[in-house]
Amino acid sequence: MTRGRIAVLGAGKMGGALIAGLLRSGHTADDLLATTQEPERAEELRSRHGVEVVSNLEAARAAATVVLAVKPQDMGTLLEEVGTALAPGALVVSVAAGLPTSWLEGRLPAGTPVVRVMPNTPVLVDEGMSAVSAGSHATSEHLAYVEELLAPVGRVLRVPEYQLDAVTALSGSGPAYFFYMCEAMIEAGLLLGLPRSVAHELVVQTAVGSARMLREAGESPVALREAVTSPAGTTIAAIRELENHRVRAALLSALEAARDRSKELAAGTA
Ligand SMILES: NC(=O)C1=CN([C@@H]2O[C@H](COP(=O)(O)OP(=O)(O)OC[C@H]3O[C@@H](n4cnc5c(N)ncnc54)[C@H](O)[C@@H]3O)[C@@H](O)[C@H]2O)C=CC1
Ligand SMILES: O=C(O)[C@@H]1CCC=N1
Repeated sequence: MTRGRIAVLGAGKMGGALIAGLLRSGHTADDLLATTQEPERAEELRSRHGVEVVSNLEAARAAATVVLAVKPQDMGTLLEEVGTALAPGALVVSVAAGLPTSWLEGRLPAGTPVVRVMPNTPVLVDEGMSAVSAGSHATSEHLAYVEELLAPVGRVLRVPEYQLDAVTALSGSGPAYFFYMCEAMIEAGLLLGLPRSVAHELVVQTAVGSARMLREAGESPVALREAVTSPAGTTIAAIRELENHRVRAALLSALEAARDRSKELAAGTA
């Protein structure tokens, strides 16, 4: 399905990653428009991607699909500015954490189709995980169109909207947890006397290999971990320390906190 121009309002880290992905998947710079409040970012979007950077109003008027990629805290101001300028029939796609489609619909002209997406930064390497939910005026064609836009940059899952706060905690924020763990493992490598470059390479390749096994081996993480854990060996000595330090419980609490923060953003208490 082709729908005309796509405008990304707030083309920062996530919006910029989506623009780069759309260009890799065959959209031309002429198909796209971007907005940002940062002059250096605007220059980067022009020079690196050849994308036209315009005002929010110009972008909203010209686009058939308007992607909202500002921070949740900036969304109210943005919608006050562009809400009434949208082209008739325009589809609105929000990637903002927390904000429900009903919240967005309440600030847009009656009947505006809205699709909410929770992507993650691995869209930059075409390994993103995006979950999508339709607002009350979005049709299955709108959802299919958004899925088609996102498919080249990773996997896409349709979920009921009530699950999106949990999705945000798991896969939206998820890359940060993996990077955090890699950071800590590299530091541990230094503690054990390895040069930083060696520790970095060992950790990165171990992360990539483990991720591929998770996807390709068709086995549960438990089975894969058990296969590494020899009786009275090194791995079990490390696992005991992880359990002593309640790392599993910390992860459960961390993801609950992320889910709760997503709900708070929705309540506008940010
Ligand atoms: N960074 C991530 O990993 C993910 C972010 N998101 C969502 O994406 C959205 C953006 O997050 P980031 O890209 O990390 O933030 P960011 O700060 O990198 O990007 C936001 C951009 O919006 C621009 N902006 C702010 N107000 C504006 C306005 N009124 N008009 C035009 N541009 C405006 C800023 O100049 C900036 O370029 C958030 O709503 C976040 O919840 C969703 C999934 C993952
Ligand atoms: O930290 C955040 O709020 C955003 C949403 C998901 C990932 N980053």
